[in-house]
Amino acid sequence: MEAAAPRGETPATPVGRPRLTVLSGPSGVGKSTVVAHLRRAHPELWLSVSATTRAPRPGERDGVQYFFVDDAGFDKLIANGELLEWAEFAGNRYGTPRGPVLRRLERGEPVLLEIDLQGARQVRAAMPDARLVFLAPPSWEELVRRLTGRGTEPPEVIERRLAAARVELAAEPEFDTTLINTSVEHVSAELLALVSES
Ligand SMILES: Nc1nc2c(ncn2[C@@H]2O[C@H](COP(=O)(O)OP(=O)(O)O)[C@@H](O)[C@H]2O)c(=O)[nH]1
Ligand SMILES: Nc1ncnc2c1ncn2[C@@H]1O[C@H](COP(=O)(O)OP(=O)(O)O)[C@@H](O)[C@H]1O
Repeated sequence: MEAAAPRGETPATPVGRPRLTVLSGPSGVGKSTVVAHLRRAHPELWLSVSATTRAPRPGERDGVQYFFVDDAGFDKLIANGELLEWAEFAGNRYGTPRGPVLRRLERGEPVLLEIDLQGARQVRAAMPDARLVFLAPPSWEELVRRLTGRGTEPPEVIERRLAAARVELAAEPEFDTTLINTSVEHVSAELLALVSES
């Protein structure tokens, strides 16, 4: 259900038009896992590939999980106005290339972004039609277990991400919808319904 438009205003999105869906949530909650599961079942669903200054993790490929750029390359993307939004997260910069997102929306195709809280806020400000979805962990303990269990970050990076996670969890009320990632299958199906729905 959509909230009714405030009195005197028309709804921002005409019925039937696909729009932008933003998936956010604390590091380690399972955003990448859920999106990967969804895209295995629905390869036609397009996910924006962000640019980042973070180093690739083992198995990550340039242009697939991210476009991996150095600091100068990221500065250039900002200077040229090529990013729809960008943010610094746990010591690295991440941004959404603007062109591919706008082209798909213009063609009437749904767009999914998996970005952090600061990015979600920028998208909300720039594109009020966007639907903001918060992926929440079943509990704080489970979030710590997942982030630690993934084994991709050293302890000091995990600490930084957990500090950021406390801030992100407090921002949940800003989002349109919350999905609790207890089961990857369930939450992927719920996300698919939101992305496909106008
Ligand atoms: N603002 C913004 N955040 C992003 C973007 N791409 C990824 N992120 C977020 O950056 C954070 C760190 O991502 P990453 O280093 O891949 O770690 P992980 O999410 O813990 O696997 C996550 O919250 C991502 O959602 C982007 O283009 N813009
Ligand atoms: N529903 C779930 N139940 C149990 N473990 C999960 C679930 N979703 C994700 N995980 C695990 O949690 C860890 C973090 O998931 P990941 O997708 O990398 O998180 P994020 O992209 O939000 O940082 C991974 O080891 C992943 O396998």
